[in-house]
Amino acid sequence: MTRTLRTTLLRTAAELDALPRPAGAERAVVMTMGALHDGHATLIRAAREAAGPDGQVVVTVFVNPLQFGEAADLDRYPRTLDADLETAADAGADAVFAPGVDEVYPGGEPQVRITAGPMGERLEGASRPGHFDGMLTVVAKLLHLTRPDEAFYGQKDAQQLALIRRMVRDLNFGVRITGVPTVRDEDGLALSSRNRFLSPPERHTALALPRALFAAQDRLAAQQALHERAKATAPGGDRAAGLNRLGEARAAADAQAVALARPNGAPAAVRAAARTILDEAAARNRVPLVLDYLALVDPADFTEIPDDRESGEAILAVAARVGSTRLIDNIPLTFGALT
Ligand SMILES: Nc1ncnc2c1ncn2[C@@H]1O[C@H](COP(=O)(O)OP(=O)(O)OP(=O)(O)O)[C@@H](O)[C@H]1O
Ligand SMILES: CC(C)(CO)[C@@H](O)C(=O)[O-]
Ligand code: BAL
Repeated sequence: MTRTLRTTLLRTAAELDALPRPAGAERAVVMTMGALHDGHATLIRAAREAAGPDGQVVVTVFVNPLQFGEAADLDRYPRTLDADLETAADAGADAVFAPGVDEVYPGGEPQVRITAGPMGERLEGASRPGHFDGMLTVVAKLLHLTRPDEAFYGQKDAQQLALIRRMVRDLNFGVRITGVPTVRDEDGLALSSRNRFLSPPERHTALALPRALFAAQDRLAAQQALHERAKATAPGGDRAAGLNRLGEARAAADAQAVALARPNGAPAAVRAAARTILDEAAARNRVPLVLDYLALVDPADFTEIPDDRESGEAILAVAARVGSTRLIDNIPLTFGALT
């Protein structure tokens, strides 16, 4: 059966300008580099939901040379426009803007660019110098070209999302930025266009990334539960749980174990839980994992969380090479959630 494509393909800024804006409703934009997967489709569905039936969803597909460091990474980046149009249509996009490089940069590389600032030099910025300046420059251009009311980005690229929020705030872009939680495969691996480069043994190694993040999340939850129990059984503490003597003895032993396990507090324990799994994948796997960074950071500016931090939001972020493929992943964590 032939399927009718409900999505309009726009190749030039002029075609995009000619796209009528929805009357009395909003335009939502999802920016991508193509090779669309279910992570992108989830962003598009979120945009569709937010814009409503009378609103408009525009997906951009553009592999931005400005944000690539290694030429080889740019050259081998997958380009699958026909399939992308179908995925975008199925997820509810009204239009796909897929310009060529000359359309976005008609005068060659732009001389005036956005500078990401200190947050752009940490983690991904340190590993991929210039990446975030290039990313923000094209995001700024695409925001000006598409002029959305709201734009959607994935939390998988957490530092990118934080920088886009920061740029929009610092430079008064007048657009709402919405983050969408990371979509994972059944085995836990975060969906990414670059996953297609992984051989089966490489994929096995890559699974250490989500396993490390979830182990850290479990460690934090266990510590917080023990901390609560220790508080409830402390002399003069909250005894509402009505623990019997055996329970109290166990809680006291647990509390002691926690104190021993976290000489520097919960942040150190969280890092250590993730680190153990990553180190194992580096030492034991047929295809070794080569760790780039593991960092527990403040979501506002991506600075390292100090070891004595007891409460607040954090992001545990990881980047590693598996074979010739570089992967990133992260998980949001809340410290002191139960206290
Ligand atoms: N698994 C995912 N879950 C949620 N959002 C995602 C996921 N993967 C990508 N995105 C988001 O989709 C948008 C476009 O990302 P992009 O086209 O770079 O895809 P990608 O799969 O991250 O590719 P790659 O990792 O190879 O760069 C970004 O906002 C990104 O954060
Ligand atoms: C935001 C973006 C489309 C800019 O090229 C890209 O960095 C991406 O796909 O995440
Ligand atoms: N997904 C973020 C874009 C990049 O890796 O260049």
